[in-house]
This record gives sequence, C-alpha cells and structure tokens, in this order.
Amino acid sequence: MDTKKYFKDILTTKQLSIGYKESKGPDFCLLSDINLTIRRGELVCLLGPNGSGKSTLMRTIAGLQAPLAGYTLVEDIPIKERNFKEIARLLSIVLTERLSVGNLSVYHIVSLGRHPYTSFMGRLSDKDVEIIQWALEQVGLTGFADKFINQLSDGERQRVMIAKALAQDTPLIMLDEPTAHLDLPNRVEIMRLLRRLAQETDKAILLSTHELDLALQAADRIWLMSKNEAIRVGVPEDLVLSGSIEKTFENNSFNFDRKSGNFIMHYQKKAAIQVVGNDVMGFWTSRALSREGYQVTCEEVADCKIILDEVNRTWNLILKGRHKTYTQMEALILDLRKHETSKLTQN
Ligand SMILES: Nc1ncnc2c1ncn2[C@@H]1O[C@H](COP(=O)(O)OP(=O)(O)OP(=O)(O)O)[C@@H](O)[C@H]1O
Repeated sequence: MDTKKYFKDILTTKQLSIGYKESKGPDFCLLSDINLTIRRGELVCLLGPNGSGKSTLMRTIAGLQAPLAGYTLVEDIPIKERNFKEIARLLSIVLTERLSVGNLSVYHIVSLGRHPYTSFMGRLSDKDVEIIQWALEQVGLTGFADKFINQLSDGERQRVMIAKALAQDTPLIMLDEPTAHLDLPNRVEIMRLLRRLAQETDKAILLSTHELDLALQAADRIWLMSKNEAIRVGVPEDLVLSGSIEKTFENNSFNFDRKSGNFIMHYQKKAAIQVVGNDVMGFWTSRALSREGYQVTCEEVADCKIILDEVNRTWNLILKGRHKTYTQMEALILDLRKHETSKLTQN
C-alpha cells in the first residue's frame, strides 16, 4: 500500500468560524477556531446533539455557506480560490432531502455525477459510461439502471445518491445524515457500504449522523460537536474512554454507559433486587428489572432475589421468605408490581 497517499490530507480547515451573518446586529457565531483535517481512505463521522451545528459545519466546509472567518483548503488550495468545476471534481455532497424527481431513471441521476467532466452538451464518453456502471455496481444497483426513482425504496434511493457521488469521482464525499429516513437494516447497510468504499476506493468520506452506535462501530475517526465547545476529534474508543461521548450526550433522562456502549434510560429508583446468574438471561432480566425501577445488583439482598435457571429458562423469586418459580418474565414482573402496590396500600 502507498502509505504516503493513504495518509494524505484531502481537506483542512484553518481557524474556521461558522455561523450566520445577521443583517442587523453582530453575527451569530456558532463556533470559531475550527482546525480539522480529513485524510484519504478514512470514514469520519460528525456527531453531536441537535442544534450543535453539524449541518452548518458541513455546508461551510463544502463551500455552500460562507465562513464568518478562516478558510478551508481542499488539496492544499483554499476552496474560495477554486472555480465551481474544480470544486465539483474534488468534493461531492449528498444532502438529506428526499429526492423529488420521480420521473428520472436511476441511470440518469447517476450520470449527473459526471457533469464536471462532460462537455457543454453533456454527452457521455465511453469512460463516463464505464464509471457510471462501476458506481452502480459499487452500491449493488446494477440491475436498477432503468428503474424510475419513485419505484425505489428509501434505502435504494440513498444508494443511488451515493452512486451519483461515486460517479463524480471526487477524493472527498460528504453526506449529511445519510441514514436519516432508513430502517435499522438499511442504516447498517449504508454505513457498511460507506466504510467499505472509504477503504477500497481510497476516498475520504465525511458524514454527519445521529447514529452514535453505528458511528462508534464504523468510523475511523469521530468529530464530536457540542454547543460552544471545541470539536473533539479522535478514534471512537479514545472518545469513549476519555468520557467525551458521555459528556456530550449527558442528559437528565439517560446517560451513555461506557461499559456497554449503550444509552441507559434513567428510571425512578425502587428497592435493590439481587439477580443470581449473569448469562444472556441475566442481561435481559436486569434490563426488565431496571425498566421497572429496581436497582439490580449481584450483591446479596437477603429478602429480594431472583435466581436464574438458564437451562430450563425459569426465574426463581425469593421475596420476603416466599419462593415462586416463573416460566415467563411477564408473570414475574406482574407479581413484583402487585407486591409494590400492596406495600403502598400498607403504608
Ligand atoms: N439559516 C439560519 N440562520 C440563522 N441560524 C440558523 C440557520 N440555520 C440554522 N441556524 C441555527 O444554527 C444552529 C445550528 O444549526 P444546525 O442545523 O447546523 O445544527 P445541527 O447540529 O445540524 O442540528 P440537527 O442535528 O438538528 O440537524 C441552530 O441553533 C440553528 O437554529
């Protein structure tokens, strides 16, 4: 592998300030002094809560919105010194909006990606045709070329837009929330596809997303945005271990659990309950009990424990000296609720 090429910076921001110019009064500056780089062959995920400025940053980097200060270099030249055609050969963008051009074929849409290379008449050369076919192949849509956009699912439409970006043949592809309208299997597929493309085509791919879980699994690096704070950059594991992810998504209703990589909802806390057994059944039993508000522990709790039998899939509840065996979690939960209600009545 040509490692020099692999680590080459495609895009760099220098003391960039992003925000909005106000007609009256001072500018609305979201963040200043942003210094970031994207390298060839890497998938970078831009993460952050709603309103932290992800779209504004993406638009500013792409030159669609003027920075308040600073500038962006694409392949070492400031983007503002490049003309439209040059930029279109360096950087392609897939935006969130759903395509509303139902009467265009998949092939036609993907061929628009060749625009920066075709003549004024837009005639496609043999090379253009070859690249369009390659792009369709990359996203698994070879047999879809003649289909109209309105005949496709959301996942397929998104792949068409990625194929168009591939046909544009730019070293950097930017995608604003590419998984926004998709169900879980399609979200995973799109992330897997983008990761593979970054690795195999040596392109840099930058995407903004709310999919923390997928980003942690797929990204080479994460740009972590939160309001009025410098963007934190790092491989996912460094950002998790340093507590940055936890801090960014801190909330009264839930928290990010570093150990499991999951968000844990906060519930009203009831008494402690001991769960004996920590296999798969133990995991799901603890989940259900936490949702019910119990503080689940593996420490001894004398008058309230559940012993799991993984082999027979039964729950043995020992509550205030009484024993009862359950074959369904639901029945156990209902009994615990009854117990809580009777405690309240007694009080
Ligand atoms: N055209 C605009 N003029 C002024 N302020 C704007 C404009 N567009 C967005 N903003 C403000 O800029 C801030 C960042 O918005 P932006 O859309 O960049 O955030 P985001 O992280 O992409 O949010 P989301 O995750 O909800 O898409 C918000 O406070 C928003 O209200």
